[in-house]
Amino acid sequence: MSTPPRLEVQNLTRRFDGRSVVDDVSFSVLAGQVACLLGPSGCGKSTTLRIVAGVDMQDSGRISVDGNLVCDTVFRVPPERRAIGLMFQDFALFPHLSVAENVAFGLRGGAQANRDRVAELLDRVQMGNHIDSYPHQLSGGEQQRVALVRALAPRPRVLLMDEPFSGLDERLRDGIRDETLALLKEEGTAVLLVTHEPVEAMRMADQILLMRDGRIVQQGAPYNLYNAPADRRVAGFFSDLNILPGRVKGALTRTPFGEFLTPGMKDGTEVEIVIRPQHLKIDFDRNGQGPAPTAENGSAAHARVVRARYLGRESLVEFVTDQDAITLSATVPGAFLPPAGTPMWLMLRRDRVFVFPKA
Ligand SMILES: Nc1ncnc2c1ncn2[C@@H]1O[C@H](COP(=O)(O)OP(=O)(O)OP(=O)(O)O)[C@@H](O)[C@H]1O
Repeated sequence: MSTPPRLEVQNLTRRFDGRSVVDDVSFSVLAGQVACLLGPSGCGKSTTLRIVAGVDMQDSGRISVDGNLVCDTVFRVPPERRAIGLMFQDFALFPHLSVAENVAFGLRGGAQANRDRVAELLDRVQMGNHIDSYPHQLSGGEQQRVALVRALAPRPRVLLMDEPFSGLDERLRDGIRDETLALLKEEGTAVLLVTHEPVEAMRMADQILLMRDGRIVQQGAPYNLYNAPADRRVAGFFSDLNILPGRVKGALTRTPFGEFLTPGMKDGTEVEIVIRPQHLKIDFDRNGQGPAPTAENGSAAHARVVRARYLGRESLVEFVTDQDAITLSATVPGAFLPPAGTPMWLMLRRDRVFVFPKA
């Protein structure tokens, strides 16, 4: 028999005032995996997390840990007996307890074993020399590390994290995220992390659960969501987009960049042909001549520069096409700042184009 997932959530629904803020949500997380509930503010991420933690109750659906029922609408294991650890945004440490006492707080077991566990974890996050410090003597990043090891100390089967890095200085975040991830992987805990930041989810997650209006609209590895988004809004959640509007005729949609296949879509369907700014190619105009069409890039469209801005690592150049006057942005590595009005040719990487019915 195959091992059940560490955390399994089935058909979870939660209504407030008749409105489903969590709507038939199902997913599972394996031991040692990090799953990120990702979505805009108010989409139901925290409510989902609170139900898994046991501090809120669902209207329907069930939650299991290692194949054992933790709660449905009749049966309910109390929060403290779920072997589920919590690390929330304002990871409040107990101000009157030392670092070691904070980390040992949730530990049962023998005094020596507890001391060993506390020391091992604090060493692991380079906080061994702060063992007798008090929270007010620590920086934000140091407090965050103590909060993390406090949550991990009792070896929870599942760790729930709600925007755990949001209070930290931007420059500290990447390092602390990577450190946290390494420790979580070592401990083999299943992690459910809530975030509204796509970059954080891409960096941390084995699996992203993308939520919108209480539902999971797409779940999978970061690579799959980025490269095979379910709809235009999923694609747009991860980066800026260029959109070419069009209408299907004979399974094709005509654009200034030639025709795109739109199989299975009825004549007259309005579509959006979507491409990220980094997948737009630029070529110079040679007396009105542009590059020849290729299978990789299709036909080139003539356009003029509207404005160009230098962003440090790259430049962002905005164009408007001659045909249909479509505004498009391209990112170009380094400094590329052609003056407004410069004629140029644009091409789209055909393998990077998504075609969606108009939302
Ligand atoms: N106790 C409650 N009573 C009524 N409505 C609630 C309650 N808790 C949450 N909601 C509503 O449910 C919706 C989802 O809230 P939730 O906190 O789960 O969203 P979220 O995705 O975590 O957003 P954020 O990132 O802003 O925390 C929101 O519209 C919120 O106002």
